[in-house]
Amino acid sequence: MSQFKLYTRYTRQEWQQFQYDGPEIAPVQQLSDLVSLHDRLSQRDVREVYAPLVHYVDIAIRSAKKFQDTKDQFFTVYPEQPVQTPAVPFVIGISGSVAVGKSTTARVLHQLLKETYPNRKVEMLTTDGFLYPNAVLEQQGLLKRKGFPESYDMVALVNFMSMVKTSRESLRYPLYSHEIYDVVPNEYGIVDQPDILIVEGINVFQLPQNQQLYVSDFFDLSIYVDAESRNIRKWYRERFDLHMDLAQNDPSNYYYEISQQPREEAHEYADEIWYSINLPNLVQYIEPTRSRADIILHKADNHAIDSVYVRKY
Ligand SMILES: Nc1ncnc2c1ncn2[C@@H]1O[C@H](COP(=O)(O)OP(=O)(O)O)[C@@H](O)[C@H]1O
Ligand SMILES: CC(C)(COP(=O)(O)O)[C@@H](O)C(=O)NCCC(=O)O
Repeated sequence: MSQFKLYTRYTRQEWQQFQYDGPEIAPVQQLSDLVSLHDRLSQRDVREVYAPLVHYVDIAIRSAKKFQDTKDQFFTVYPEQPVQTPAVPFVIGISGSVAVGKSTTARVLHQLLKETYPNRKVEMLTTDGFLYPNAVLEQQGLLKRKGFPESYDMVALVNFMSMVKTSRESLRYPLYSHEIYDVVPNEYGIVDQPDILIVEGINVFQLPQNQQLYVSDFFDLSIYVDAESRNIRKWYRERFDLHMDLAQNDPSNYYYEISQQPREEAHEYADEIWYSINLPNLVQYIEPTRSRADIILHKADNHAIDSVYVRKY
């Protein structure tokens, strides 16, 4: 594919040997706790793929800091009044299809960065909370377009990202719950001046029309999680199963009703949503943003990352 000409592709074997002569990566012993949180994530993935990725993030952070210091020196006219731009969060954007594993990737990276650099404050959020609430989507005939660009309040998201970079205060952002399949009323997450912020969402590399700023303008590093759509469909269905297991005895859960049906029917329903909503969204709006990423993590059918693309230019 021609867009891949912009990237150097590393096989997993090549990628795993990259080590940076800097702070130590968290010892494997500690990582095993992390892996048990995400039972099917292989310890090998953490060691072979995420450890070099954490080092790469560290290089990017140090380079950004050096560039800022050099710019400050450049703009200093009176040495007794040195320009000192305040430190701002280093923002990592993660995108990819619904159910490709963005939030799992974000959680693992979050945990590893926290453990490896205990002096850095690392936070993460998902942009799902910036979806319009179901009531609004319904009113506008957009319920079947959930996840498409028009279903997000992109202005609010861009304003929020701008505040992340410019404000010196803690900021709140809206939360989404898969259990109620809606934005959670009156509940918020907090971003409290982190050193590193991971922002994960299907829409974060998109360029909405009629806006002067894009979400990705605020990213210092961007990662796209990629996989063949037939695999993602399978993972979507598996996650659907998990949602149904959780909902089985909970009538307040969005998936309760479908969880009472035979699994075959539920799978048909999941497939219908996949083919009518999430796959078209992937093909039309998400995948075309892939080449904006600095790094593409490609996953094979068992979730293992088999190659890593790093943007050259
Ligand atoms: N590395 C992984 N190993 C095993 N399962 C994974 C991995 N990454 C994601 N999954 C599973 O795949 C499904 C989709 O992942 P999730 O992180 O929820 O995707 P997204 O945030 O992109 O929608 C979930 O059921 C999750 O448990
Ligand atoms: C809320 C979402 C757009 C978020 O994407 P995700 O975090 O799952 O990648 C998605 O989970 C979703 O609900 N899509 C609409 C179609 C569906 O019910 O799957």
